[in-house]
Amino acid sequence: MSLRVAVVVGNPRPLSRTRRVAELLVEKLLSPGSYELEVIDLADHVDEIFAWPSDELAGLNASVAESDLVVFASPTYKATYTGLLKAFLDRYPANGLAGVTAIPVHTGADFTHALGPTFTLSPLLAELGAAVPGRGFYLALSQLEQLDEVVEAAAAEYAANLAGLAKVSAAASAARV
Ligand SMILES: Cc1cc2nc3c(=O)[nH]c(=O)nc-3n(C[C@H](O)[C@H](O)[C@H](O)COP(=O)(O)O)c2cc1C
Repeated sequence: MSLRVAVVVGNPRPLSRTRRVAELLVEKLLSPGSYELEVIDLADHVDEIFAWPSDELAGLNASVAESDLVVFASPTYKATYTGLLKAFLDRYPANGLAGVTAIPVHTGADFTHALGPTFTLSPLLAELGAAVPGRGFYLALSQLEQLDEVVEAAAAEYAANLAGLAKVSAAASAARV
């Protein structure tokens, strides 16, 4: 069965470098053909982001919640993720991302806010019930020239973390038979 994967990009500018980084992380982490990818560029949905109710946003929220793996990516704005991404995540009820494995990704001008995805976005994803397999991934714009190597290293780290979790998961499932 194919893995259901989503990339959610919280950049008010469409087709951003942040989006490319998130898509590349998925490409590096998973083997081709093993997954179906949906990319949600929230820049395409700003008109509806504060509309309530909104069938458009409800559909996006549901689709993300039904995914197996989601990369949530944002440029760093004022030391944290964007208000656009927060507005999207605020639309979930408690535990709205239960069952989702979530990877937080920030890009930023330099390394000043490198802990941002780990210290700001990761706790929000955990609060929504998602499982976050390790530290958040941060890419400073100065690393764009080494994008391939940097993202490859991050993907290798997530793959190792996920393999460790899979062992624990198998044992925990066996205990419940
Ligand atoms: C409103 C605003 C606030 C920003 N605040 C920060 C910041 O606090 N720290 C930082 O490293 N970069 C900051 N930046 C720079 C962006 O994070 C950086 O340019 C981003 O990685 C660009 O991503 P993009 O090319 O996908 O738009 C800010 C940019 C904007 C427009």
